[in-house]
Amino acid sequence: MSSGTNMFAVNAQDLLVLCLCFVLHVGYRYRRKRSLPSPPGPTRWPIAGNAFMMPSTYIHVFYKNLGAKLGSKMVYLEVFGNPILIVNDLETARDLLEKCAALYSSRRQIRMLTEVIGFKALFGLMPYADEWRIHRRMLHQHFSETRLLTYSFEINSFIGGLSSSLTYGLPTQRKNDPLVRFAEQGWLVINRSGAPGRYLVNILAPLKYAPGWMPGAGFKKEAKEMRKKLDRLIDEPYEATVNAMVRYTNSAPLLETLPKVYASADKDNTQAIVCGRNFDRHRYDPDFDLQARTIETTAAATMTFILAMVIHPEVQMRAQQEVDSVVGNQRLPEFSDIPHLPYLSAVIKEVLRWNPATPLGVPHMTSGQDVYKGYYIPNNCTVIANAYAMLHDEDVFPDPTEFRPGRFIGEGGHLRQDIPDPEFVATFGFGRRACPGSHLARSMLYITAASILSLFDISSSVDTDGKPIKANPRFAPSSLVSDPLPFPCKIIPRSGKDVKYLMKEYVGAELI
Ligand code: HEM
Repeated sequence: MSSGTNMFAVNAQDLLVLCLCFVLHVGYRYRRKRSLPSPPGPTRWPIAGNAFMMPSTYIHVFYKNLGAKLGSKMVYLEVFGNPILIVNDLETARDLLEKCAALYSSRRQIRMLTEVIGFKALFGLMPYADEWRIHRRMLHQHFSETRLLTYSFEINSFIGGLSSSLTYGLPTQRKNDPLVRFAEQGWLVINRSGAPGRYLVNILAPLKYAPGWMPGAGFKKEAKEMRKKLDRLIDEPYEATVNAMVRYTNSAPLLETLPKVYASADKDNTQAIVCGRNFDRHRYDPDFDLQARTIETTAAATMTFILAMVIHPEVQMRAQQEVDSVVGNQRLPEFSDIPHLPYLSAVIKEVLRWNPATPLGVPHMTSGQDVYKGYYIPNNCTVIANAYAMLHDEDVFPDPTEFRPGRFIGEGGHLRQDIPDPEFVATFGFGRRACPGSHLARSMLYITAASILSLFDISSSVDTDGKPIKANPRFAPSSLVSDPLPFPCKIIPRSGKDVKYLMKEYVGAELI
């Protein structure tokens, strides 16, 4: 009896200490929070915070203007209790996302996608933990600068497909390829499930428990449809790839290296070690993630290049002259030509700056609280590096909405070293989550642009009276990727070039 009382006394003491700790902890957090201000931000409503002021289109422009209005490069917002920090300048982005990477490298989960649809397989959205680290190491090996040369065949076939499609408006074989279709459609589902303001469940967690029949829970039915679509889209190319691996045992695509990696990451997945193929495809599909990214982002940058050439024939002519002087008429551009093409380099930098393919990057999330320049930054805070604002900073890039490659050229025609270079800054993100495909993307962009300039003339379409139709630069209003909206243009093989021969000989594409 007495020992029972003692035990109770001990437990009560423990409980008291625990309560005290909790109160102190909460008190400390609140004290710290109260004593340190949040970064500047607009006035917040109770509960909803800043939810009602968020636009659904051109949100990167809104964030940039909001920062200018508040006179701050950092903007702090809250949406239904979720903290969001917008970073509009390079210095802050580097201080937080690079120098304090251990704290700023996680990702917020899209609840509609991961918890309602049940799709947790996207590498780019994985939390900052061991599983992400293992994949990241593997991606680095696969897409390192030194391995780029081994991709020249794939890049050539990409140029072949693009060029014949551009010239003849024909759907190329790749366009009907189930793998490409899969990546495009899957990306649409993800874009939709994460679109700001589209699904309330992304903001209000308890909604995920709402029964499907409840008014307002229509998103559950949608989620079922989306899941079915994703399952089908994953199964088809997965099976095709596994079959191909079985047939061509010499090939070593990225998929093949995964089972072993999983085995070391996940003890339950031991089946993967044994048969080497039968791994759980719904955990992570690298092919999907990478294809979707490659297609969407690189295509946006390539189309921005073509748009710029339509609007600025003088830039096109100068770049063509440079490419011709280095490459000549008898072959197509190669990787080794790139260092000898400084004007083309300025054009590519301006393409990436003028319309950053992912204007808001992919948001990071803090995995602990922090204090920066006297401001309190909470745990689980979404941190958005606004690449658009950084690359449209009037102090660094005057008249930022103008397409002017000359801004990157200094005295003696050399590339300037004194301004941020969009090939290496902001465009591909920051810190440990920065884009692992940036070397590949830049190389593809260079070779594609040089090849198009070498083979084709790009100009405005003409109306029935033969007058040029002006192409207006307009970009997708509400998507993660800033695609140029359709614009009229004419692309014809250049006179004085044996385009058929060059395409066949160097790209392996048969032009009819
Ligand atoms: C012009 C083309 C591209 C642009 C502008 C671009 C941009 C970006 C950006 C801004 C991020 C987020 C970085 C951050 O969180 O700080 C990212 C992540 C990522 N990109 Fe790219 N990207 C491009 C092409 C590619 C290509 C070709 C691949 C595949 C080979 C790729 C694979 C990825 C992956 C896997 C991630 C997620 C990384 C992680 O979360 O750890 N990207 N990209």
